[in-house]
Amino acid sequence: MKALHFGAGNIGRGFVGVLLHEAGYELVFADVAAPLIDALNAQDSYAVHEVGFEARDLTVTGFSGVNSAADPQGLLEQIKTADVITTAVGPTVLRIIAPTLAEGLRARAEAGGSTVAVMACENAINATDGLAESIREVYPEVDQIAIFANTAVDRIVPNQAPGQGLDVTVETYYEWAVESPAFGESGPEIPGVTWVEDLAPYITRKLFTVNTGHAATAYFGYQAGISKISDALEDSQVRAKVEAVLGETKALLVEKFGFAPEVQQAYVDKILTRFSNPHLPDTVERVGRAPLRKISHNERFVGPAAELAERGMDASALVSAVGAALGFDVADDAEAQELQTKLAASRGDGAATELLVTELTGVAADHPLFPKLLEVFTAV
Ligand SMILES: NC(=O)c1ccc[n+]([C@@H]2O[C@H](COP(=O)([O-])OP(=O)(O)OC[C@H]3O[C@@H](n4cnc5c(N)ncnc54)[C@H](O)[C@@H]3O)[C@@H](O)[C@H]2O)c1
Ligand SMILES: O=P(O)(O)OC[C@@H](O)[C@@H](O)[C@H](O)[C@H](O)CO
Repeated sequence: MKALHFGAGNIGRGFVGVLLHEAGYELVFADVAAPLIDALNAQDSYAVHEVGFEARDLTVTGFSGVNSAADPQGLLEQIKTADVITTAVGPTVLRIIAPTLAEGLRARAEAGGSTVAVMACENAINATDGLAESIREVYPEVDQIAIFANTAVDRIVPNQAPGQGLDVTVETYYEWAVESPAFGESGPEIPGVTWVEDLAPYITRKLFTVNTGHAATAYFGYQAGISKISDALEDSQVRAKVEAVLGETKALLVEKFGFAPEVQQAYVDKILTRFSNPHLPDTVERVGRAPLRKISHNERFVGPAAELAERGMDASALVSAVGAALGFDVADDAEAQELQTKLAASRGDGAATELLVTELTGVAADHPLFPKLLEVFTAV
């Protein structure tokens, strides 16, 4: 059995690759980073170091790499012959890999190949559906050869220290939930996967708790001049702001999905403990990366805040987190720089600021959340 995984980065090597390896798959990583692909083809194994409670050291073997930028033909062959295709490239990159996947899946169908499972493992609601839509734009008949299933992946994998090679440091906790109905009785056998009938409550709860809380910690921590995530939560003021944000998403999740309040609170408490793991070298810069994506519609702040506002419920802590995100000015983060340029261009111009709120958050001027967002955009 062979798994083709796009994105040999933190979560690719440190989580999805691990579970696929443990399930008995030969792994082929596709990536555009040539040094990474060279290392994957030069080495027989890499280590996954867990840090935290009941940590283990694991070894991943049986892998190779294909350079998806430099070797399109090699990649096509892998798409034709893989038993499972997964991605962890970032939600905005899915559109970029879709045409190649379309071409490979068309070639697979024409060669009489069997259907293949395609699962996007990204931090976004219905990421696989989005990928499938992009593939259908190029190859409308793709559903005859591919089964698409949405997933939610949860494991904190920080950026790795320079000089660590392919080895990855990860937290012990993990969850990979996959929506099962698309597969009927014959889904891929991956023992580490939790199969669920309806992914919506899982991915929404994960994104609006883990990722909302994480991003809030990053932006409030950055604002306080703190660089490590676990240190940010040691700061009582940052912690209070993060807890307020998670109190608001808890209220929404309880209302919308009927989670028991004490169950959601236990989930929140566990997550704050995970963020506070002092052995995890995670930074506000990684967790806050790509702020334009993070303040966009349906994402971890504006998604729950808009729904709360529509229900007449409080979203002021979430809006403050958006305000903190607007101050995220990290020099080597392209989205942070684009955000700063846009803010500078509209500063002092009320009409331009109103347009910018809608452009960046997708919230229209007549939405109940709009006035609060306008306040934080005007204040920067
Ligand atoms: N790191 C985590 O803790 C974590 C946890 C859960 C989910 N995720 C999600 O997983 C995805 C990846 O995150 P990450 O932390 O591993 O990021 P990362 O930057 O470490 O890895 C992404 C990899 O994708 C590669 N890539 C970029 N463009 C590509 C392309 N066109 N074709 C093939 N490969 C390409 C990059 O070279 C990189 O190696 C994101 O959606 C993220 O939200 C991350
Ligand atoms: O990957 P992003 O940029 O969407 O979010 C940054 C972190 O919050 C994220 O990578 C978490 O570590 C992960 O989602 C934990 O499961």
